[in-house]
Amino acid sequence: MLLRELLEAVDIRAAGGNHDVRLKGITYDSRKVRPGFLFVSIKGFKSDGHDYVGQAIKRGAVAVVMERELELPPDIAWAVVQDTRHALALLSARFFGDPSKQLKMIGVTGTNGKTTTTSLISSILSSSGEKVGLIGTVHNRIGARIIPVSHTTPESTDLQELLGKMIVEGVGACVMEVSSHALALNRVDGCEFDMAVFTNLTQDHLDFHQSMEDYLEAKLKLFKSLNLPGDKGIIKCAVINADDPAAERFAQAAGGLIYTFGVKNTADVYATEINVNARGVSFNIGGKLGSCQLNLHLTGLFNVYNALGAFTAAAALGVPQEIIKDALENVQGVPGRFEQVDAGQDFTVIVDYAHTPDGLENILKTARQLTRGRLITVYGCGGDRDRGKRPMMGSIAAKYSDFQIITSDNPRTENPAIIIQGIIEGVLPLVQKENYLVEQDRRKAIGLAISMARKDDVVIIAGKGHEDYQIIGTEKFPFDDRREAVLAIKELRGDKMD
Ligand SMILES: CC(=O)N[C@H]1[C@@H](OP(=O)(O)OP(=O)(O)OC[C@H]2O[C@@H](n3ccc(=O)[nH]c3=O)[C@H](O)[C@@H]2O)O[C@H](CO)[C@@H](O)[C@@H]1O[C@H](C)C(=O)N[C@@H](C)C(=O)N[C@H](CCC(=O)O)C(=O)O
Ligand SMILES: Nc1ncnc2c1ncn2[C@@H]1O[C@H](COP(=O)(O)OP(=O)(O)OP(=O)(O)O)[C@@H](O)[C@H]1O
Ligand SMILES: N[C@H](CCC[C@H](N)C(=O)O)C(=O)O
Ligand SMILES: [Mg+2]
Repeated sequence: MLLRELLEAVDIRAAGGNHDVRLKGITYDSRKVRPGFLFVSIKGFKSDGHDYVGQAIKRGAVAVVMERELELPPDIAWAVVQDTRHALALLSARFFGDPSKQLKMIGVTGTNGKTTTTSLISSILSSSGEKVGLIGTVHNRIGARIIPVSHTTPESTDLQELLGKMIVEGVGACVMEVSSHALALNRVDGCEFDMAVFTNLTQDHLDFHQSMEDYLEAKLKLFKSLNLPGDKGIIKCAVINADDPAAERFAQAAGGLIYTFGVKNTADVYATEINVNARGVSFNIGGKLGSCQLNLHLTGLFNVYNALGAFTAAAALGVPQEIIKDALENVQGVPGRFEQVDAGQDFTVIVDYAHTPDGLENILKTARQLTRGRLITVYGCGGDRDRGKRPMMGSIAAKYSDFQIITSDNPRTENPAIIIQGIIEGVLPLVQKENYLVEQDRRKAIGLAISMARKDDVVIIAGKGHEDYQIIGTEKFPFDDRREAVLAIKELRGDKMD
């Protein structure tokens, strides 16, 4: 594609050089530049892409888009735009052929439940005969082909390239998690969404967003985008959790049709007769979009919400009810979400990704309902992330657990002892010292919990779910809670046999 054609996608403030140059690619990272590429320089939080323009040119960039005019060699074409993150998204969409305009695009946002809800919607749409693309925290998927990920929502260029591949591989619908970071940092600006799903809004990411209002505003962007005209012939639709206090804000922001779902407040789609058990949860769905009885293999009231969101989305897209029911009932689990670890032990071990106060409260409440013995919780909090979550998670763990082992999550560049101190501030007012212990080493912490557990106890290992690494400093070390739990159980059995 010629630079001239590509630049039609954005408003240009100043420009120079030969715009008839043919582009071979586009990137925001000088290290990924190859000969013939356009480099878009972004002023980031850690560094400034404008400082890497020289390196990009050395690696073969033929054109540069920037926010401030830099002096460049005469053979380099250039353009200045107001906001390079926004421009990057629009340029990337155009470069990869505006793939979101050819796909049924379903975006799911909210603090918790995005991975679970997208996974459920994807299963339903696959069962209805559609080839589905999935984008999210655990992995991206094109049909059955799994692609590893580094972010929940990819940077705009990577996202548009991936959507382009989906088109080539015959995907009809793409279900994606849309994180608040992605919305705030313009990663999805080049996407045309047909449906937006809101799961819930509770405290997280206040290291990044200035306030809860700012966090909410980021999420509203997805719903506001439904007001833009579309040319796919699909009626745009918003699916909103009516039980969340922010529901009305989402409804006000949204364009197109609106369907609400819920358990407590009046909603278009609702659940009754909810029965949570160790193997799952059964309930009836009723309301505007049909009714059915469901036996879900995922447990907890929170998964009733995830299933209601998925049911509403799929029914609004016109998927027949019997297909939705079968598909939801066939889902055996989502990796790292309330995942049971079974190595033949006589107590229950559950690995879960709860890393927010609300997530932790939901799983501990559920586990409490199902525990005949003691509830032992192993958890920590991520470093370089919202510090306000730490004491909140501490008090929640204290409220529901019989015993807590406070450990490291991904400490990143923070001192693990300081993170743990933050958690303990919430624990101390609620429990005696003999009811918790601190073990910074997560492997040892898991081992301790396993060695402590007796018949009928439940051990919850929270925070890292599907993650197969631990980030200490800036390095990633292989680490998987599920594997560690199995090893600890086996080691203990070996000890007993000796
Ligand atoms: C806060 C945040 O999201 N930051 C993202 C942002 O980084 P940044 O703008 O600070 O980038 P930077 O490192 O300052 O660099 C600025 C620019 O210079 C470029 N550069 C830099 C070095 C170099 O040698 N050459 C070069 O060209 C970089 O490519 C970049 O374009 O843009 C980068 C490029 O896309 C992202 O990798 C980075 O994600 C960081 C690593 C991150 O951890 N993000 C997390 C918090 C995140 O996005 N999480 C959400 C999920 C959250 C949830 O829902 O739980 C997600 O969607 O994954
Ligand atoms: N609907 C829900 N409401 C509250 N908590 C939930 C809900 N669904 C899941 N959880 C809890 O939150 C954790 C994360 O769930 P999930 O991965 O589906 O959410 P997510 O929004 O994708 O999270 P992330 O933003 O980190 O990717 C689960 O492991 C569970 O503890
Ligand atoms: N996407 C979330 C994941 C958190 C997972 C948890 N294990 C942690 O490291 O805090 C984040 O980056 O905040
Ligand atoms: Mg997720």
